[in-house]
Amino acid sequence: MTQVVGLTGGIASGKSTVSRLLSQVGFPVVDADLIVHRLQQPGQPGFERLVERFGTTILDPNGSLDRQRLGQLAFNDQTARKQLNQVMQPLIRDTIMAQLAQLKDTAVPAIILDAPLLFEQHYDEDCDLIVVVAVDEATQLTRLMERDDLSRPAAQARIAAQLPLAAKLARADVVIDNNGDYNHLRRQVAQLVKRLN
Ligand SMILES: CC(C)(COP(=O)(O)OP(=O)(O)OC[C@H]1O[C@@H](n2cnc3c(N)ncnc32)[C@H](O)[C@@H]1O)[C@@H](O)C(=O)NCCC(=O)NCCS
Ligand SMILES: Nc1ncnc2c1ncn2[C@@H]1O[C@H](COP(=O)(O)OP(=O)(O)OP(=O)(O)O)[C@@H](O)[C@H]1O
Repeated sequence: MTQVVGLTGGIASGKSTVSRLLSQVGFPVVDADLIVHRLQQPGQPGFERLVERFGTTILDPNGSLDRQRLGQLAFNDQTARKQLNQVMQPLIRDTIMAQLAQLKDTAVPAIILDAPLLFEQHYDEDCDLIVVVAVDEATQLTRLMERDDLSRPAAQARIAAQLPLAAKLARADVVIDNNGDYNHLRRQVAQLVKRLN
């Protein structure tokens, strides 16, 4: 039977890095962030519904979604974030479920579901194994500020918009510690691969 492996963790914890390593050894990945980005392209349903809800101020001069602007709104105002989730989550859920169903028809031992809001949006209920990538808050903050070129308060606001790491760890079957270097991470992913095969 194909296992669905939920992969989650805080923002900039290293989920994409882990899912890339798993994809390289052949596991198919359902990537929630990628699904979101596709749904938010002009003409796609996410784009249309976001403009209906938030107006054209969330668009850039080319008429594309201004992700930075929407991010500023959503990560600094709980009501705006709720509205964003209300608009996007049903579309994200449908796409995730369709991709999982399609992949379950293939003979792979495991599918990776890489979803930052795995617990918040209850995708864990559809998973057979939960993997949480963990980093200390100081490391998370540094990596997030560097990767997304964010100020400290902006990065802190993004971290605060998610379930605390302790709550995620309490519900994990496997914890990957990503406080070390890439080799440390790769060794742990290799252990996980052994378990999944
Ligand atoms: C707010 C948006 C426009 C910011 O875009 P941006 O390109 O800056 O970030 P990106 O989409 O790459 O997301 C980066 C990370 O932010 C965090 N994040 C994204 N959305 C949310 C949210 N609604 N609540 C908490 N954290 C979130 C995640 O850790 C994610 O990996 C975008 O993230 C968005 O539309 N989010 C809503 C969709 C959603 O719920 N995504 C999670 C799927 S499980
Ligand atoms: N072990 C590591 N050592 C140093 N940098 C790392 C390590 N693991 C990940 N990074 C870096 O930290 C940043 C965050 O990693 P990544 O993008 O994989 O996180 P994520 O959990 O997928 O983030 P998001 O929630 O935003 O999707 C990236 O710039 C990545 O290159």
